[in-house]
Formats: sequence, structure tokens, C-alpha cells
Amino acid sequence: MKKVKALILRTAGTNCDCETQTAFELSGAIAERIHVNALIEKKDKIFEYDILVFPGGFSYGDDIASGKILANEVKNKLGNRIKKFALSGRPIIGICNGFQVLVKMGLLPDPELFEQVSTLSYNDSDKFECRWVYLKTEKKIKNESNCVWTKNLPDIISLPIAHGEGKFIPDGRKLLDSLNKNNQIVFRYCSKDGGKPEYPLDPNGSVDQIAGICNTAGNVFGLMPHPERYIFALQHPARKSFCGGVYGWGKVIFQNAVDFVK
Ligand SMILES: NC(=O)CC[C@H](N)C(=O)O
Repeated sequence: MKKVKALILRTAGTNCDCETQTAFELSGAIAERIHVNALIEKKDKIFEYDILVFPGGFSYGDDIASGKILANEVKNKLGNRIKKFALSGRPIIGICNGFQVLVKMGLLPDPELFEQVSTLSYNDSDKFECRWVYLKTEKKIKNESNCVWTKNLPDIISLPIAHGEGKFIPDGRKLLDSLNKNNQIVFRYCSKDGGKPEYPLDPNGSVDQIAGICNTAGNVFGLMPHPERYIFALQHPARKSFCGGVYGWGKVIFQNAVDFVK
């Protein structure tokens, strides 16, 4: 059987790209970390891959606004190909800084529109927040939408966050309503029992506690938490697997995309 190939796009300031590579390899894929300059030199190389990943980090030092410079670079130099990749239905994920990049280049929430209509801004606390949080896997998404990344997750999972600019703000009520209506809100921060969280479990003050969104087709997904930091059960502070075996919930997210491509 053909091996699934994931491209992890890195640049100055990227982090957790190695953890992300490990997550895909453990899920049965070939994962390659490619520098953005190398991809810009051979633009069509992108179509040799089945999955595209914008990993976490502090790309270009978070200058101007986190993710903004990489978003502009990628949109200006690879925009047509990235849009084609997204509209072909291939899975794309943006993790933390990668989510900021997807939102700021406008690939989320609508790759067809490809315009920035929302942002991730400074946390309400005005500082970097780093801890484990609870996330509600939105029921509607699980039952009705085709978000390829979050299948088989329970109602509430736990993942680590680490960011200074994670406050999701859509441009206006109309957009928020349409994200809700189209089942594009994938994760919301919540309390341990799934209720509305207070700070610090609400780490940033996102509108509607939004922690992750996808496009309507469900193949492009961005989230502030770091699934690649919960691949193994032992990475959780409780030191046990909630999904059975040696793996953590983060692994399920990567496995979903690999299985989808297969
Ligand atoms: N962990 C990350 O990817 C951090 C994202 C970004 N640099 C921020 O602080 O908001």
C-alpha cells in the first residue's frame, strides 16, 4: 500500500516540528520537515505530499503579530498552490503558531475565500500562558460534520497549551454565527466537567471559548493547543492513558488524518 506523506513546513523560530514528525511516523506516515525556502524554490513539490502541516513555534520571532510574517510569505509565494492543496481535500493542520498562520493568511475559516476574516490576538492576561487545559469536542462536529482530524474523540479531552496570542476573534457576529451554523467550531475550552471555564482554564478569553476551527469540508483544521505534546500517555500529568494503551489523545488526531488519506 502507498505510504501517506506529510510535509511539515518549518522556518526560523518553528518548534515542535520534530514532535509532530514523530506523531505522524507513529501513525504510519512518512513525515518530512521542509524549510519554507526549499519549498519556495521547488513549489510543485507540495503536491508530492498528502498532508500539510504548519507546526507551532515563534516563526520570525512573533514580530509584528504572531504568525503574520510567515502567513504573508506563504500566501505571496505559495498561495495558489496552498489553496489548490486545500480545495483538493487533502488534510492541512495548523498547530498553535501554525493556526495563527492559517488564520492570518485566510486559509481558515474558508480556503475558497482565502481572505483574513478573523485573528488570534493577545491573551486577556497579557502574558504567555502555558498549562494543560480541557477541551470540549463539539458534539455537532462529531456527529454531523466531517472534520477529518477529530473523529473518535470523546466529548472532553485534555491537551497542553503554550501561547501569548491565542485569543480567537472572528470579524463580527455574522461570521461567528456562520461558524456555529456550519459546525466549524471543533474545540472549545471548558471546565473539567465540560462547563464554561474561568481563567486559568480559559487561557486567553477567546470569543465563545473557541480553541480550534475547521473549514466546512473538514480537511483544514487549526487549533491553539498542542496535540503533538500528548502523543504518549506518560506525557500527561496524571501519567496514564485515557484512550487505552501507550498513546495520548494527541496521537488520535494525527492518526485520523493518516487513516483518512489511506
Ligand atoms: N506554542 C506556540 O506555537 C506559540 C505561538 C505564538 N508564538 C504565541 O505565543 O502566541
